[in-house]
Amino acid sequence: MEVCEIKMLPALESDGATVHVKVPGPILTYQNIHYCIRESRGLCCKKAPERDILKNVSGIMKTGLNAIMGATGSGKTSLLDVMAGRKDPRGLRSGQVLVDNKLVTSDLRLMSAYVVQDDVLMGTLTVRENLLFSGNLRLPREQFSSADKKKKVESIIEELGLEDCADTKIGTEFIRGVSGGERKRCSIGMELITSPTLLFLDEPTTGLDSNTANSIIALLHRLSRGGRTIIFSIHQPRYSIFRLFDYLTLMHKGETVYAGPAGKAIDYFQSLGYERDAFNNPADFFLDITNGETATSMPTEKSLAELYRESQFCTAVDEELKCITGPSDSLSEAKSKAPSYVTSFSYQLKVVCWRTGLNVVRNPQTSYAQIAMNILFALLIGLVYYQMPLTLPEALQNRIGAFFFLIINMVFGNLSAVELFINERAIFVHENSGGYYRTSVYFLSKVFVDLLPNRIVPILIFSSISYYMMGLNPAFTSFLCFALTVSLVSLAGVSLAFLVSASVSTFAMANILVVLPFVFMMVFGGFLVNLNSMLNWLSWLKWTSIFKYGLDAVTINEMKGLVLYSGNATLPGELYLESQGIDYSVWGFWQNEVALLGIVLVCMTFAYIQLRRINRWK
Ligand SMILES: Nc1ncnc2c1ncn2[C@@H]1O[C@H](COP(=O)(O)OP(=O)(O)OP(=O)(O)O)[C@@H](O)[C@H]1O
Repeated sequence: MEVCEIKMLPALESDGATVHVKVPGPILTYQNIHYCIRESRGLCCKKAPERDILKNVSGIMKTGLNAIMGATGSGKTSLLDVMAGRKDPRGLRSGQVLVDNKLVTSDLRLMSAYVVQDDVLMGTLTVRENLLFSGNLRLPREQFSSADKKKKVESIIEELGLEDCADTKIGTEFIRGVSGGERKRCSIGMELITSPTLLFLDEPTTGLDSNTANSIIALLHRLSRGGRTIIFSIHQPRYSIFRLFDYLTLMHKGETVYAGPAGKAIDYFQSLGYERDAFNNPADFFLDITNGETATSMPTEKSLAELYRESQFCTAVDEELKCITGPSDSLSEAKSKAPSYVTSFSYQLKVVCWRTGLNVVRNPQTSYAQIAMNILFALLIGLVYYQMPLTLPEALQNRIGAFFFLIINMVFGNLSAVELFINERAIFVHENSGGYYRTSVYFLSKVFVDLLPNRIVPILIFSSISYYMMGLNPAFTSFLCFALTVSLVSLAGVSLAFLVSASVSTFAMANILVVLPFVFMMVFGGFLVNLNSMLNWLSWLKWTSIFKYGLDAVTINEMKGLVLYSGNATLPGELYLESQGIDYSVWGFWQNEVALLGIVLVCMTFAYIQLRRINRWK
């Protein structure tokens, strides 16, 4: 193919208007993009046919504001995602995306940024802390000292007009935070930290009132004048927003029906015979045309997409695209998307642990509620089983009942842990695929800063209150063994819940998936049914039961060496253990702890694998 140079001109120069930029931003071109999806129709149905989402679309995005508009379902977001390399490459049947005439590689990706539609910010952190988090992880430490990063954050706060809310928390469902517009500006700031020259935004004004939407687009307009190519999808902008657009791509059913200077779009459609009411908003006018709600005075058999292909605008795009050569193996290149990191593993771990810690401390419903619930439950169990006697039959019945009761609480008390990851799923996917940190860093910070302290500290408080209230074996080592066992039981429950939360994306599904194994384990725990009397082919299930290991360990810890009284007769606790087939040797006790630790490690390993397997494509 003949090679000729692409004109590095700002978008409107050919239009007579001038975009005053000293250094133009990158030029993004996409050629013959054909994208399909295959919708799943359930397990029993045959393979669903493919549906075309983008039908051989081509275009050029230049310095300035490049808006993609169209009715809902027209393919705006899909086009944006294909350009940004965020759409699953398996659906790409043909076409390539080039930036400044080069294939999009990980280096090129570093100069671009993507602002997702639903703001993915840590709600418990302030605007400044969120921006600093992004800066710490995405600016190379060799080039930026801590002071430089702080300076950069301050300049972004100033550039985006966030000074007044810089120290306000973003907000969660429990904390009232910044406004929608400030949230959106903070999301944009998170991406601007790397000074990207190519910025993608998915519907940046959705959910905002018209004045806030106006200020966001005015901000993007200002940023584009600093030499940036800004590409975004947008729904029905008002006129004052529309007139800031430099370049417009109008989509309809996966095809382009107009691509050219935004200022010329009205004239183009009027030249096709569509009459515009003087007070009609241009965006509404275009949508009325594509939806067939405005009739043309020049009826034709041709579709809007065909008319566009015959227009001078399409010819101009084709002419420019002819000058572009790109390697033919763009598809395979696109598939090998490997995020690159600018900071080391240990530094990422430090920064992510800092954020996780702040989030835990500022999230009272997780940390304080856990402690309060455990104190309350310890008092309850302590009062119900207060200073258990050594006389039979209460001595035995109460002890075994108390142990079963507390093990149930330790396991089911962790049902809330399914929220652990589901709540942060969108943030993790965005940050991990955006090159903030490695999956292992997120996983380790979650385990060591959130999961372990949040479960261990309340359990230690629980054990100290309930153990002595119940009047169990007063030896301190026995107390330690008891605390260790209930901690491990709790951790095993929480790891299973974490595994489930890393595997599914909805609470409803997670709740079902976590309750089922818990109930099964409870049945095979040894309290509700005598495990020795069970059918052989079923009895192996007891080896998977957190309840069995927990119950056996606390029972051995208490009954070994205990003397019970029945009238004048005495009964050693070991006799009860033998009758239940519980091995009360030293190893017999510790094998339960080892098994619980094994369950924790296996669940954690699978949870990590699931985190790595999460689909990052849109
Ligand atoms: N991953 C996917 N799985 C299933 N369908 C998809 C997928 N991606 C896109 N689609 C379908 O492709 C069509 C275009 O979707 P897209 O999100 O690009 O439209 P849109 O113009 O951005 O719409 P909206 O304004 O409503 O967001 C829709 O019918 C959508 O359901």
